[in-house]
Amino acid sequence: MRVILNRMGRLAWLAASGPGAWKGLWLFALILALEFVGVWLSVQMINWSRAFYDALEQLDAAEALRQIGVFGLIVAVLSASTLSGAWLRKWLQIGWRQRLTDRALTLWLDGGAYWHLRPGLSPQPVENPDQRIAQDCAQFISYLLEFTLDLITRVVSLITYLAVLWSLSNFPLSLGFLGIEAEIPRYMVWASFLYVFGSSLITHWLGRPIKRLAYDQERYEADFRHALVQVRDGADQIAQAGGEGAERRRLDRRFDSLRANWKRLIGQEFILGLFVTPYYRTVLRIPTFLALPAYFGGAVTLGGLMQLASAFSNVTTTLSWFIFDYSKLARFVAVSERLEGLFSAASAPQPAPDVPRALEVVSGGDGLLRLRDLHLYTPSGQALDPVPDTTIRPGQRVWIHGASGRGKTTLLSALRGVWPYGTGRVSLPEAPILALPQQPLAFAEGLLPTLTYPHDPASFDSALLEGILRKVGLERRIGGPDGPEALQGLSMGERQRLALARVLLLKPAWVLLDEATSALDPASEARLLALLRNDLPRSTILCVAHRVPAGLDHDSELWIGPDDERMTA
Ligand SMILES: Nc1ncnc2c1ncn2[C@@H]1O[C@H](COP(=O)(O)OP(=O)(O)OP(=O)(O)O)[C@@H](O)[C@H]1O
Repeated sequence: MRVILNRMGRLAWLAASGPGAWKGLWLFALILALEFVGVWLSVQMINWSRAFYDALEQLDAAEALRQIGVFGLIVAVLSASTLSGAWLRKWLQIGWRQRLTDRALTLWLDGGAYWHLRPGLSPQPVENPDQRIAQDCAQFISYLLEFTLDLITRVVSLITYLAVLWSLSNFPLSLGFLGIEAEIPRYMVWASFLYVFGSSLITHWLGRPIKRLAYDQERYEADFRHALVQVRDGADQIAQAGGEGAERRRLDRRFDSLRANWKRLIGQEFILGLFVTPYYRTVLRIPTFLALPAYFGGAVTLGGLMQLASAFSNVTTTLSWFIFDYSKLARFVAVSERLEGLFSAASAPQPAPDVPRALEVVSGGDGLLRLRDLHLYTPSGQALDPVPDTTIRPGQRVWIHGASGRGKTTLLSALRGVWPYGTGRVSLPEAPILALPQQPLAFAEGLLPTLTYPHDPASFDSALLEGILRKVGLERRIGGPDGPEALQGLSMGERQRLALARVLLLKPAWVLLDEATSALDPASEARLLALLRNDLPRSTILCVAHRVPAGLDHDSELWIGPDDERMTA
């Protein structure tokens, strides 16, 4: 229990603290005040019950009419405070959600967690981070507001209603009829506590499995959605391979898991409902039955009985909050657990145990790139081929080659400072580096945003951008409306042209190309690499390629792999 509360507290702090936090807290206080107005009006309603029913009992039509007017007034003020409270709550909800999402995104992107916490790379990958950031942040804030406001209001209401019930139930229950000579003073108050305490225990016992099932349900939903996104992204490969049947089986399997868990969840909620639903129905009637001895004994009038019933049912429904909202509480706990999982994994990504992590990557110094005693490992601890000690000077053009799977891409990741597994030392120059990975960027917002990524296209002269697109042979794509659809249908070679255009535009001092021309015909490859060499004469280019990169005119080579393999390559 303490763990759960600590976790919720930490997340709530993330959402509510920070610059301008006082605005949110003021809003929270205002909403709370409106809730208290609601409680006060409910007490007025209890008093109104007595006045109205007494007027009816005494056949006092004028007073009854006046009480109808009072009723209208109470309802009007109650509606106004409820409505404005709900409206302000939604304002606060989006404000706190924005802060929490902002913190999650900062950790996820700036901290590099999106890279480190991928399945296969980390022993504790975060599944479905997209769902956690988009959906769980929203749900957490919604539940947080609902439950904290409810809890505070209910504690205050409970004290208020208890005071009313205490003052009204000033008659004892005589147990004489059971053969015991004893009286229980103010038995209505004790009865309400006993009644709710017993019921809460039963609720918790019946509803305990819901939390785990709710957690799993979120996961299965996200897995299903993710598989659908993969179908959209891999449309070409699926269509070429005639993979519709396989995709359908995969989607069906995921949906089956989702449905099986859903069945377990609703089964458990049904079992809980077997108790909670009749409880909900009886909780409002029981007080009338319990107060009947006092009514028949002449201790209270009919108006008093109704007032008492009203106070008792207010006390019990307030106390029963836990019972009525058990299912939702279980979901709140599950959402907090998922979100905390994301935050703790992203703030301290756990590396694979037993895999060397003594890679020293330093930048600065004399502008040279030096690799010393470099041994890289896969995340499962397999040693890759050692990287020969090398020094690369600014302006050099290096061809990096070796058989497939030897570790060329991993070496480039280590040079970017993101590969954690290995030993040895990498000294990097303090200069802008641009790396083009094997898969060209394809998810930016359009043609120009991809060309200028990660910069804003508006910060470049449009004639310059057009000129570069022409240079790399993408003139046919110029002129149409830009947007994600402008990237549709680009062939792999065209995507690689677009990526090389980015290098021409940004002119970094160091360029890392990972098979960045593999989809181009030899003539285009030679032309584009020559363009790169001419337009960026002082840039250092490290080019991973299986065949001699035509047009690069490299001045040195780096072979990754055993020497005997090189002889036969
Ligand atoms: N995230 C990972 N999880 C497990 N193994 C990995 C991971 N990343 C790389 N490896 C393994 O490390 C080895 C080197 O991979 P890398 O991509 O660096 O090879 P490469 O030389 O670039 O190959 P290619 O020429 O085919 O692109 C491979 O055996 C690969 O399977």
